[in-house]
Amino acid sequence: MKAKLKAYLKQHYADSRAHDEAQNERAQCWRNLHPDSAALLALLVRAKQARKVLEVGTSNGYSTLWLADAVRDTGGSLRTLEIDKARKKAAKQHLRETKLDDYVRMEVCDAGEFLRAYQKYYDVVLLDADRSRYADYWPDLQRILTKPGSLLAVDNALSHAEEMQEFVALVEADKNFSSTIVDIGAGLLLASSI
Ligand SMILES: C[S@@+](CC[C@H](N)C(=O)[O-])C[C@H]1O[C@@H](n2cnc3c(N)ncnc32)[C@H](O)[C@@H]1O
Repeated sequence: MKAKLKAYLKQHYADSRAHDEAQNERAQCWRNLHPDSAALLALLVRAKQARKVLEVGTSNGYSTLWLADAVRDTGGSLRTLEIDKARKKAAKQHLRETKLDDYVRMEVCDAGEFLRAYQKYYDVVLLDADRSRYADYWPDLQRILTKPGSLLAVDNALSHAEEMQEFVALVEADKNFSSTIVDIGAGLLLASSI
């Protein structure tokens, strides 16, 4: 990663943290992925040479920037889903400022509806949105990640272990996936199709 982008990401994360700490309502927070988790994901995208990457939960685009930089290197592209139009706008601004917007297709939509309708595949999917819906997403994720070696990453596996319990159990019970929870940031569930 170029030093200029590294510095931009550092400032982006610091600004978001300051913003979040000043909010009374959780829904107003940006809730960015931890930098260590974002760095690991970007590394995995590069290691896999993943070309088709999907992010569920754009917020103000912190993880989006990391993933966009990685797909620029692999010759791929990133699609990112966000239910809140204003958040997409904030993320778009960051993508423009870092000249990463050419690598990203942004959509304002409900992730559940998108996943249900999507009939192709992704190499890597990051889930970082509404945890209460993840178990419902699983049948669609199984189909979308059907190619062997496809990777699913889900944030908050440790910070919100109870909320994630049902979803983690579904993934762990699936013989077509190999999974582990990595103690990094808020805890990343990683699952790879076999
Ligand atoms: C934890 S934040 C994502 C943080 C982002 N990945 C980052 O690192 O900057 C979760 C985001 O998911 C969005 N979201 C929640 N439910 C959603 C849904 N059903 N479909 C799409 N986006 C959703 C929220 O509006 C919020 O911006």
